[in-house]
Amino acid sequence: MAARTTVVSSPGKVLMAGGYLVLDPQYSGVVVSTSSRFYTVVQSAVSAEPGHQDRPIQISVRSPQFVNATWVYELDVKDDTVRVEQRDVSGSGTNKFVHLAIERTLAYALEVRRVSALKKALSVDLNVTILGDNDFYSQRAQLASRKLPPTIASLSKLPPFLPSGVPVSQVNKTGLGSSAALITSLVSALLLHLEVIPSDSFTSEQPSDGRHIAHNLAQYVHCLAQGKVGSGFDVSAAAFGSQLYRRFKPEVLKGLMDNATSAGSLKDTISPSNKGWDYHVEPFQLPPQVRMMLADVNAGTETVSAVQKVLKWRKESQDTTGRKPADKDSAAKTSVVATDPWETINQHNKALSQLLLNLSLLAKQYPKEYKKIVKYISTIHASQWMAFPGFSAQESVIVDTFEQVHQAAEAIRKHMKKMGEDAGVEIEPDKQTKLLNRCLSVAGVIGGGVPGAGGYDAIWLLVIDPIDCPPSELPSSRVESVWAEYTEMSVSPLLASESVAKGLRVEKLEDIPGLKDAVETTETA
Ligand SMILES: Nc1ncnc2c1ncn2[C@@H]1O[C@H](COP(=O)(O)OP(=O)(O)O)[C@@H](O)[C@H]1O
Ligand SMILES: C[C@@](O)(CCOP(=O)(O)OP(=O)(O)O)CC(=O)O
Repeated sequence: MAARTTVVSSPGKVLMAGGYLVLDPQYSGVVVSTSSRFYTVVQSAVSAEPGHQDRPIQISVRSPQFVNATWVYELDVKDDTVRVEQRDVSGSGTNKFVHLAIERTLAYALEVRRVSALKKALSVDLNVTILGDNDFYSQRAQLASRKLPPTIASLSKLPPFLPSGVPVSQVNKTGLGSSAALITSLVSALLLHLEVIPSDSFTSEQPSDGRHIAHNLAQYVHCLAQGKVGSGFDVSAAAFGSQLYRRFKPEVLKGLMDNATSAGSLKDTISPSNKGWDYHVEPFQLPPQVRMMLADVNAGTETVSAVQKVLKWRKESQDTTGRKPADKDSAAKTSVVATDPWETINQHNKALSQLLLNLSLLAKQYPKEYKKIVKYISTIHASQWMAFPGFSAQESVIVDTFEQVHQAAEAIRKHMKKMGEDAGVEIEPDKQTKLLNRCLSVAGVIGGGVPGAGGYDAIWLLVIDPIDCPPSELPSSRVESVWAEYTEMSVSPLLASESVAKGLRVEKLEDIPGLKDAVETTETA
């Protein structure tokens, strides 16, 4: 008899626009979920081991991409409590993210299911395997050791789920949000496997109650593991896919964050009908024949201190602009900085997302004209797109919309860089400005920027990606050549494009190349 298996994947994220602003529930972030995913495979042991009554039921978690990455937890399920304790910390140490995901998911399960049902589901050991697509971790060393140049073609030649050769604490991350994708897939796979949410929770793209429960629980676990309540856009991307995200107010988690073990409160707090979960997820996706390209520039930035500095600067600049007038001189002060920089950035962020959505509509409405324009502008620098006098009315609207996307993306860069300079944070450092300007000089590049909090970590680009075009003539190929030849920083592409699937997805073990082998292999990285 085969082991009962549940496989759930969730995508990584890129915050294209809305960094810092998205910490405030007033403002949306433009979030693109990536084709690169995290996979959690949960398997029930075929039958209880002989003599298992003499020891507690175990959940063994393995991350075969890492050295010393097996964590074994012993369970003790009582009427109203579940204890999850790591058996031996001497070999692999602890993994707070994994431990909390298991502990809190089982605590939730116990509140939702009868104790007898949960005990039945946990009458045999569970084996859990966690795997992240190569993109989540820097593959520079792997490419170098195989004498492969850092190109997308080289990355696609690497075996899937490549072992990193180091413990998870030492791996170089690429910024796709490994911990959020990991927690969301792990929490969701356990919820499904233990039948806490319906088996079809992730089949419809319309968010079901099950998907909302998985999301809410993953947000909670991620906050606990990180020790803070961030904006949560990364967990939301992992659960729902590309979106315009407005955060929930942190108060919804206050009780649980202050007292994680207060019995009886988990189910009510996590419930989708809890009005405290006031996040907004508006569907979003990139237009057809527009491709997102990502590169890791491998120079790491400290997001936490950047956030603290930007929020301090915002508070101080609000105080001095007189947005909250305190005295009769406030009018004079207001004229010093007439507008709130966050409002200005927000206008451009909103324009960017709306224009991209408009392009999808135009592609549907005028497919022939859209295809023609895409082909045409793919060979021309953005500054020249509007120069051709012979467009039809529909073609003009399409080309004009592409041009406006370019303008909005450039305006966001300008204002974010300025905000960084004012706040003393390297949001778009000069070196990144130079690299982005070089990329934007390539024909067919629409726009680009620094994702999320910015800094030296990474860049994103949107490029025209015409169908029926020889690969060597694609804008993405030209961009890759620029990256390969760039000497001022080491630029390494990621394989990811936008995920077409909307967030959490149930998978078949056999359908994901390399997954079955990675799960079955017993040796570690
Ligand atoms: N493949 C993995 N297996 C197990 N745990 C992982 C894996 N990838 C990441 N993690 C967990 O996530 C933590 C990294 O979280 P964090 O520093 O917030 O990174 P990120 O910005 O990528 O989310 C690691 O220390 C580890 O606990
Ligand atoms: C500043 C932020 O708004 C965005 C940070 O986005 P990143 O993508 O830079 O995040 P990390 O995954 O933590 O590196 C903070 C937030 O929204 O929580």
